[in-house]
Amino acid sequence: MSLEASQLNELHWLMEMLHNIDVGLVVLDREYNIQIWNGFMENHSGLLPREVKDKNLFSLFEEIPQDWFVRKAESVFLLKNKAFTIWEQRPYVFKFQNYRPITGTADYMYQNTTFIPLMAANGKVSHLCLIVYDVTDSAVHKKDLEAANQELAILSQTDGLTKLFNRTHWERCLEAEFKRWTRSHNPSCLVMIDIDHFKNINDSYGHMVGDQVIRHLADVVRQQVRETDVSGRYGGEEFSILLSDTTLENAHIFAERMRKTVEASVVKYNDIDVKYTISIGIAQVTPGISTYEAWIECSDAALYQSKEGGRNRITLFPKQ
Ligand SMILES: Nc1nc2c(ncn2[C@@H]2O[C@H](COP(=O)(O)OP(=O)(O)OP(=O)(O)O)[C@@H](O)[C@H]2O)c(=O)[nH]1
Repeated sequence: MSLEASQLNELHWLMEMLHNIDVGLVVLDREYNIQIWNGFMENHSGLLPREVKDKNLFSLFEEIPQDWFVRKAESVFLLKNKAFTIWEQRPYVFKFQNYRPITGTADYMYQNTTFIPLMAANGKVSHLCLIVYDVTDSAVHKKDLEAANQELAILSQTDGLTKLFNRTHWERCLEAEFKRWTRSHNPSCLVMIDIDHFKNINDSYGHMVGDQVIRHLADVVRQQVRETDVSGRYGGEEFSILLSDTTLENAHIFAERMRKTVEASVVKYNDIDVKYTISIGIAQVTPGISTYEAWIECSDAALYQSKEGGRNRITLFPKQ
């Protein structure tokens, strides 16, 4: 075999390999007309190389935002530098269906694309090569991981029984609110709620019924609070609500509505009907309170007075 023939062979093999490689290869001329279109592009677009040859990229693929693409490509032509676009910035350049069985959750193929300047013999960049990588697997896994992390973050802040904030997260919110208050001094109130004689409910009807009562109170709290209020399950049958930008007088109105709602409710569990009441302590933060823990102590003390005073009542701090 002559040298020329073997070189031709190598060239032929190279072309064959490029045609069959598992990444997309596209060559565009200065007018964005397609010159080369390999097997990957053919398989995913359903268009043969001869069908796209000399056709304008933007008329064939209307989903490609022309302004964006041209801006990127022109800098490659002019500066003779490579450019990239990754799926996090733009999920894909070519809107190809995703056929992968493992990552079947994605409708379209996620792509990373590299723009490479192709220099002619005269040193001018007259053509541009696009290399399109299918990154659907890693994109879907990354998105799944992010969603799982987000779910975990929510779970770590939430009480399982009531779906209100758990104590740790609620206290973190309270600490932030206390810091905010030290700057703004807007009125802010802390409401502590405890179910009366809850032990009796557990002892008389069992823990399942007790849990149902706790869930009921959580629902009442959810119905009554505003979006900006922060409610949590502070302990077993103790709930805490932070009412920011709320005066003691308004917090009292809010708590009284809640107390009455509970008093009028019947919790049903199978054929058991349970009535219950709640005691409430409310503390408005004042300059005498130097830490958020001290604020909790004030509302706890007010709650204790409601218990001592006969239950099913509200005590305010400072006294009115
Ligand atoms: N069912 C159920 N019971 C709980 C849960 N957490 C705490 N408890 C119970 O709540 C009861 C609280 O009782 P106490 O602190 O003695 O208070 P109480 O009976 O509510 O009486 P007062 O608060 O003084 O009105 C205890 O029996 C705990 O076992 C829970 O998640 N589910």
